[in-house]
Amino acid sequence: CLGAVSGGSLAAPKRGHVLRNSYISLTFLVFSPFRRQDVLTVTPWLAPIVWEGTFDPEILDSAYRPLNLTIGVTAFAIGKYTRFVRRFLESAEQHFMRGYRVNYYIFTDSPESIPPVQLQPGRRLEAVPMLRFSSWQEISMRRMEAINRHVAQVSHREVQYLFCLDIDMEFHNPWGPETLGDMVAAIHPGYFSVPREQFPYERRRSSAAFIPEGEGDFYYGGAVFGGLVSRVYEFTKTCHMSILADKANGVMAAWQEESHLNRHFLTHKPSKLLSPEYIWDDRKPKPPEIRLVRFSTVVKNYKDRELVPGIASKSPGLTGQTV
Ligand SMILES: CC(=O)N[C@H]1[C@@H](OP(=O)(O)OP(=O)(O)OC[C@H]2O[C@@H](n3ccc(=O)[nH]c3=O)[C@H](O)[C@@H]2O)O[C@H](CO)[C@H](O)[C@@H]1O
Ligand SMILES: [Mn+2]
Repeated sequence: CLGAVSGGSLAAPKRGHVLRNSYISLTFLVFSPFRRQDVLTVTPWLAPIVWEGTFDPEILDSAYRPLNLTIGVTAFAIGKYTRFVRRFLESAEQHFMRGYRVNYYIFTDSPESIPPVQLQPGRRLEAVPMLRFSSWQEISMRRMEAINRHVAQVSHREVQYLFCLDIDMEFHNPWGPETLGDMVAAIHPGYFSVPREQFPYERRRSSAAFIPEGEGDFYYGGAVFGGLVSRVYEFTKTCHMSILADKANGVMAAWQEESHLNRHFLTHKPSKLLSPEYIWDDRKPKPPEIRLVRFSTVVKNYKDRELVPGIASKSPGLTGQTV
């Protein structure tokens, strides 16, 4: 979803408060250089939230390099969205899992239009042919089904971890092994500092993505999720089934598969969260908590999307959001 403008909460306790009250906390602050005091760095279920300054890239590299992992990436380029592929791939070659083996799976209705981007050794690009659905909502939602099928048929043999990303995005800074985890979700840049009553969850009971008022941990973005390939398989299967259940009832969730993703993560907590550094939107003012934008939305013309005649709005289920 498009999201609101961020301010700054997810507030951690003030440093002075910690210092006054506990000698142990003081020792920890002195000897733990990789701590952020201004943001939440762990969820109530003890999953880390990855922010710049919370990890040591060298230590992580020394732990993950010897594993000789291959990391998969899925991204969809249907219709006019093929224009985003070059920038996505070129910036990924600069910043995404540098020094690791990477397989890019670009799902597209026109494999011939995928540009021949120069890849570093150990990195591969595969165009996955795909039908073109008539509306952008359908294109967006059908990603769950397509990823699920592709994992079963191909990628479970080729990669250990898989990230599923929007293509209208660009890498600006390193994205490394700090992002690897069993099931990884990203906090939507529009809602990291917003009270949860304002999260744009699906609020209609008739949808399988329904989340009642007073529930929910974070609002996650649909543009970034990933994890162990087996976990991504299970996750995409459940989301696709939930989308089909809505379809059978003639319902479409407020933010399509993003709503179903949020519903799923309510009962199946992700094991790691990425901060909005990993799913930023350059149209938003950058608050001080965002120290390093790593992956961000390319400004696009929404007219490029496949529109169903008569549906002009980004979000049929909600009001007040712009296209
Ligand atoms: C930042 C973020 O969380 N983005 C989410 C958001 O809007 P977005 O505005 O980011 O959605 P979007 O237009 O980028 O569509 C999602 C993705 O579907 C693909 N695509 C879409 C249309 C098309 O004509 N051709 C095509 O290939 C493409 O890979 C694109 O990146 O809400 C969507 C559902 O409403 C998805 O959950 C997006 O992941
Ligand atoms: Mn997008």
